[in-house]
Amino acid sequence: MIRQSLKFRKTVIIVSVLSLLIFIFLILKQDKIKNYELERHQKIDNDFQDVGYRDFNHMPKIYEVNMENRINMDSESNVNKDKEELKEAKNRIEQLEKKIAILEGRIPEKYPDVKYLGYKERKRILVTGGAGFVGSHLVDILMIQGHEVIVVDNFFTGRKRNVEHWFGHRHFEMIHHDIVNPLYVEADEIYHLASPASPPHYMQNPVKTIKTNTLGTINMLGLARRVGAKILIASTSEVYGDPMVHPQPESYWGHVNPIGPRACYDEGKRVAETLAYSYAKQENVSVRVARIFNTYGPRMHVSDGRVVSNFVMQALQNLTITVYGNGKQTRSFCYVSDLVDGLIALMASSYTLPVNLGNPVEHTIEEFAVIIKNLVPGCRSTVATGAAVEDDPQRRRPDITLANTHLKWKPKVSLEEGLQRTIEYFREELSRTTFYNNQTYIDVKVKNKH
Ligand SMILES: O=c1ccn([C@@H]2O[C@H](COP(=O)(O)OP(=O)(O)O[C@H]3OC[C@@H](O)[C@H](O)[C@H]3O)[C@@H](O)[C@H]2O)c(=O)[nH]1
Repeated sequence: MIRQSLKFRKTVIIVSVLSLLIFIFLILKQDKIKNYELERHQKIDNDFQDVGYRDFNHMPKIYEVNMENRINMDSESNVNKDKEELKEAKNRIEQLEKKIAILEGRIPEKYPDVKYLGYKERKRILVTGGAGFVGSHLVDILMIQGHEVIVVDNFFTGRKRNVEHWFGHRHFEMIHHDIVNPLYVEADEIYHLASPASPPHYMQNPVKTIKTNTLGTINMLGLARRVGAKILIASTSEVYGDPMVHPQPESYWGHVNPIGPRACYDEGKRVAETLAYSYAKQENVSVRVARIFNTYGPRMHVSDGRVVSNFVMQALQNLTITVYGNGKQTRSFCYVSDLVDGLIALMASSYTLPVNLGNPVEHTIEEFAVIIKNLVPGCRSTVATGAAVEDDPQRRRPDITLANTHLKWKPKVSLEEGLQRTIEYFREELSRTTFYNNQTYIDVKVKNKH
């Protein structure tokens, strides 16, 4: 009996101890689950922050769920839910990315259309002075033809604005460089146009003008020799000086004052031609020489200083049209698109001697002032004559027989049509900005001792 009572007591004690152990075990387990849940949610929060979800409007719902409720949820189903919501967030991001791509595709093409040329036809073409008046029009045509174009300019007279519509195009490259220093690029063709061309500009710094046309030309001819490129030198009708032969054929040697105010340009260009044919003879460089006559058109600077921009700006503002000298001197004006066609035709031709490019329709400067005045509706300007310009050529008209024969080239744009386009351009320029500090062309002329 006593034995049985002892056995019963022992059993009760063992059961009680076991129950106590189970109770303690259950409490500990509950704590562990709580800690695990807290850690897991902390980790999810961090992950969201890592992928930049802080400001994301459609924050996955798990972020908003009350912590306490979560703790009571079954941990395995929570993990699955988290995975699903992450997946949903990824899907949303993908959808947003697709929408952005569609919106980007809707932005209109910002470049003019360019032709597609195959690898063999496409050339890499360097244009020195490519941000200038003539250079930028040439760049437009070469780009539209599908070539790769490298513009080099020191922005002395050139402007980024003239070529900014090509910025970022994969065929276009722009180098801010002064060609008086050597340049190392690869090119198949070089159009060497860099030089100030307006008399007040080239006279402003005559030493620089000579350096550009001599050292700059040597550098470009050297580059052409190194890379085996064909090079076109932009020469000028000024190589004929104040001509004794009229109209001027390429065979005429000219009549230039070597120490006069225009000599830096006239003689600079004459040396450039001499250099071209010396490199052709001695180094076998393939050269073309264009003798460019008076050219006009949009993108001339309002303060360019040449006769077209001066007269048009004066007529548009009802200012006196200033004729230098008695106005009996003559010029022949070529619209810029015709000139560019001529330059491209010359580069493509096999003719290697100098070629005149200009419009043979000749007018006195006095007549020209009246033509412009009459093309600006309601113009109240008067035409005044003034002091003559030193060494101003008295007659100029190109003989374009060679261009016609070898390039099949002649100008297409009439003076009236070209001037109307130019007047429209200057009208827009005037409306864009007040002419800086109300400075007039006469001020520019006086400042530059033209
Ligand atoms: O306001 C003006 C400006 C110019 N002129 C006259 O108009 C004529 C043309 O003068 P521009 O300055 O336009 O040009 P120029 O013919 O003297 O020189 C030009 O020649 C050919 C190109 O190669 C060059 O771009 C440039 O040197 C000159 O007789 C000049 O004296 C005016 O009567 N009034």
